[in-house]
Amino acid sequence: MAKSTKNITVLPGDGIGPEIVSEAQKVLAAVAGKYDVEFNYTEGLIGAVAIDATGSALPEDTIAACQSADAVILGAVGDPRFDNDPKAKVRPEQGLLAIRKALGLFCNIRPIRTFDALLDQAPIKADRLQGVDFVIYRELTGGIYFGEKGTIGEDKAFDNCVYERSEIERIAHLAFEAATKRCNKLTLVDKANVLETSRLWRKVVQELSAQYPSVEVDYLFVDNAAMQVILNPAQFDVVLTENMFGDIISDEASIISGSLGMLPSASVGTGSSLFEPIHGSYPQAAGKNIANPMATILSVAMMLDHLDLPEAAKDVRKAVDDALNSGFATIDVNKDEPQSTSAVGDRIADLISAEVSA
Ligand SMILES: NC(=O)c1ccc[n+]([C@@H]2O[C@H](COP(=O)([O-])OP(=O)(O)OC[C@H]3O[C@@H](n4cnc5c(N)ncnc54)[C@H](O)[C@@H]3O)[C@@H](O)[C@H]2O)c1
Ligand SMILES: CC(C)[C@H](C(=O)O)[C@@H](O)C(=O)O
Ligand SMILES: [Mg+2]
Repeated sequence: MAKSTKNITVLPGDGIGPEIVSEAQKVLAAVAGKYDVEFNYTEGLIGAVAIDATGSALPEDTIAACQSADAVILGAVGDPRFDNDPKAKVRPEQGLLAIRKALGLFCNIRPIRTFDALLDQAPIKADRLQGVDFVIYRELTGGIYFGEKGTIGEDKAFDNCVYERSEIERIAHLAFEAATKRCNKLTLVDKANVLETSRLWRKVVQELSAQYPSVEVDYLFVDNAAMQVILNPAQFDVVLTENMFGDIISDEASIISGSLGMLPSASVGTGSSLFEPIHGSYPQAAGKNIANPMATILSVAMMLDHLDLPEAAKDVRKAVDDALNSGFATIDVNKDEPQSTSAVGDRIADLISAEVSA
């Protein structure tokens, strides 16, 4: 049977981005060796590398390559040259926000789970982590990230937070549907005691809940949610929240999994879907072959599900678990016998090809 071809646009980006993305591609090569699929890659520029090469954080040809792809894999963007220059006119992160907007990626899905091999070394007591498995539905193309912003003179600045009903409804439907396929619980995280936008979120979610009678809905203020994520993470099933709260709560939740280097994400919406780790460009590790590639590899597993290759996705997740269980991991999750980024990628690829036993 002829192999089906998936056209993947790859945006390695900055810092550790190229290193972790090439490990994800190594894993995809193992998948292609085992299943009736081949991956055809187009590489694009985004972030600081794009600014250096073209002056823009998201060149037009990158947008076009993403729009025509079956899926997009992104490493990370960001560079200390820009982080430490508050006056910079063009910033790498603008490229990321712009590609999310250009592809209509209004829903960012960030699964939070534990890994058996990492339970004992987490800063949270292992008994609190038993059975933790939830997913954050983060709104990705609205709110304070995309509202009007500016400066007034030298010493005043503003960022407006705006949400429309339609922006809330479309992600809320996806979150409710996810809850019906999971444990039928949805928690809206907001700041409705202070913010008008949060009160709109609460009103819309309350109204929509009538369409999903099996789903139990509860509401948490974000400050309390930040504590509950650490205190009692097993209470969550689907967490629905706006753009900035989702950004913050998900980095916090990485403590549950063991490292920021373990958390994948999928961004979906009206155009091509995009798969990226939730972490950034970790510039301190760039070029050192020490960053954890598992978040990107697990993002690729989400991509395989999206491409209707669920068995391959399962293989990738199992290979990650097997690598962890045999102590084969980078320094963030294995201080005693750390392996390099590329060695971890090799191991996971070999486990998929079944060239090594777990
Ligand atoms: N999606 C993205 O591209 C994205 C996300 C967050 C931050 N950023 C950008 O990245 C740059 C650095 O930001 P930051 O330091 O706040 O966040 P970061 O996520 O890059 O790193 C924070 C810390 O998390 C750990 N970490 C992150 N990724 C890891 C990995 N793969 N393996 C092991 N440990 C890992 C490290 O301890 C690191 O010091 C900034 O320019 C920022 O704007 C980009
Ligand atoms: C780099 C930044 C724009 C981005 C965000 O805040 O969305 C990042 O933190 C993320 O979580 O993907
Ligand atoms: Mg973030």
